[in-house]
Amino acid sequence: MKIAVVGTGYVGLVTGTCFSETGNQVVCVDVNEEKIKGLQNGVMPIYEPGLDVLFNRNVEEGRLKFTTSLKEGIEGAETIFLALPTPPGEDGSADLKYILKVADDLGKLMTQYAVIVDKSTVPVGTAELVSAAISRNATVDFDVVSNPEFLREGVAVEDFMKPDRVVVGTGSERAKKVMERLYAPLVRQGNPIIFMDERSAEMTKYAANAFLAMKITFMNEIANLCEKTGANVDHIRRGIGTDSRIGKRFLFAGIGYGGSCFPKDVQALAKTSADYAYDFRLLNAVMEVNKDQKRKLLPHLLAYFGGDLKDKTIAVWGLAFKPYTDDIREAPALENIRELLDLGAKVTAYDPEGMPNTKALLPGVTYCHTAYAALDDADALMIFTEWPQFRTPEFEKVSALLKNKVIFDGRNLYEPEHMKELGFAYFSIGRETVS
Ligand SMILES: NC(=O)c1ccc[n+]([C@@H]2O[C@H](COP(=O)([O-])OP(=O)(O)OC[C@H]3O[C@@H](n4cnc5c(N)ncnc54)[C@H](O)[C@@H]3O)[C@@H](O)[C@H]2O)c1
Ligand SMILES: O=c1ccn([C@@H]2O[C@H](COP(=O)(O)OP(=O)(O)O[C@H]3O[C@H](CO)[C@@H](O)[C@H](O)[C@H]3O)[C@@H](O)[C@H]2O)c(=O)[nH]1
Repeated sequence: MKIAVVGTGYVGLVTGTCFSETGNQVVCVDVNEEKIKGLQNGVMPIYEPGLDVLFNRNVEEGRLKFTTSLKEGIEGAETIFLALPTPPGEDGSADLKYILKVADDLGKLMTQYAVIVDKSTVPVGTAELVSAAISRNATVDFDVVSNPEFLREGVAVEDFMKPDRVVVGTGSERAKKVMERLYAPLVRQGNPIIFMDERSAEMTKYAANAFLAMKITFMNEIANLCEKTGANVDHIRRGIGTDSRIGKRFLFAGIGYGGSCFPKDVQALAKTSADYAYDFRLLNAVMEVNKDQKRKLLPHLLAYFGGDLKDKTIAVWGLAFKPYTDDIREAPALENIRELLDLGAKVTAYDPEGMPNTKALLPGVTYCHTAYAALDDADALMIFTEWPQFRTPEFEKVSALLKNKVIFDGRNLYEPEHMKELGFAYFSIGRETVS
């Protein structure tokens, strides 16, 4: 099948690459000329494990191409995917200007029937708006389908190639057949394609993200209560996660959820609720708790240094919002580093993939080539991302490099008991404090 993917970011590049891997002829379109030039020369704009292998193979075999021209990109395409940004507007609602601009352009440019597939996360009713925008100028038939994407960054290729489910919102039999054909290679193990109406598909995406954000937030609240009561959140997680009704995943307490999706999508769903005069109290609580959770370690750090961080150097391990990505959008590390700098501290930082993006935003930080280099002469270590390499460091080296044997761990990487044995002061989330 000939496919166009409009928007070549995290979702668009993964979508385009994976569909070329299943034999389709794909053209990815983006307005960012530098990005497209790079991709045409084999330069990946993002770090996403495994994507480069698929990318190289499909580019080499001529199934995956890149252009800045929408007209060229959609030529002969049976499906046109929209993988465009939907950032929060000033009032928290998803800003549809990128989607509607492309929809308007498509109406003018389309020369044959195509299924326009919305992969971006968009509020209920967007498929109708996209349809109306295309219709204004279209001279050919088309269908607009909602097909939300559920991939996680860091494991995006695996999530895309083996999705738990594919959700497709459409009332058109013709579009349904096209989508079935396209997704058939990805649902061979019985994972379903779930068809529904467009509005329900759009809402399904927000419901999934809001539910997961709520699940994490619930555990963060339990963790906060554990700290007060002397219980250990790790035990609670195992104790409840083994109940199949609850499930083991997304129960890890920590320094709050971040990333390009949960924060903006919870906010956008709350805005949709408000627009429909529905007070979704649970969502408001999730946002409130997460805001506080991101700053959870700072009071402990301040108290440790007697309320004064001037002339202190704080080493930071982890900048990306999660491991195996270079994405720093809404990463808890950034907010904490800004606060540390405001309080007069110096910051030395290390992240395996997140440093180039962070440098552009926070030039005042000293970026180091290794995790240990960040510790050299620092007064304390703070951890914000659970990169596996941070899990079993050489603690002798850590204590030799740090001025004080103290770790503030936002990802619960170490056992408090072990840290006690090693003589570290250790602050984590929802477990015993070792001081
Ligand atoms: N990142 C994720 O993990 C993820 C997962 C599921 C869903 N989503 C949703 O998918 C959508 C895209 O997210 P993303 O993270 O890939 O965004 P992104 O910012 O990484 O990429 C968007 C791309 O669209 C391009 N673009 C903007 N206007 C354009 C235009 N007129 N024509 C062509 N290209 C244009 C931008 O230059 C950019 O490269 C969002 O709605 C997001 O909520 C994201
Ligand atoms: O038990 C957990 C699991 C995750 N997180 C945090 O939650 C955030 C999001 O993590 P994750 O969901 O793994 O990454 P994303 O790439 O943001 O993926 C989410 O957002 C995407 C964009 O909408 C969806 O497609 C995915 O299904 C959804 O998981 C990160 O800050 C994690 O550190 C926790 O604190 N505890």
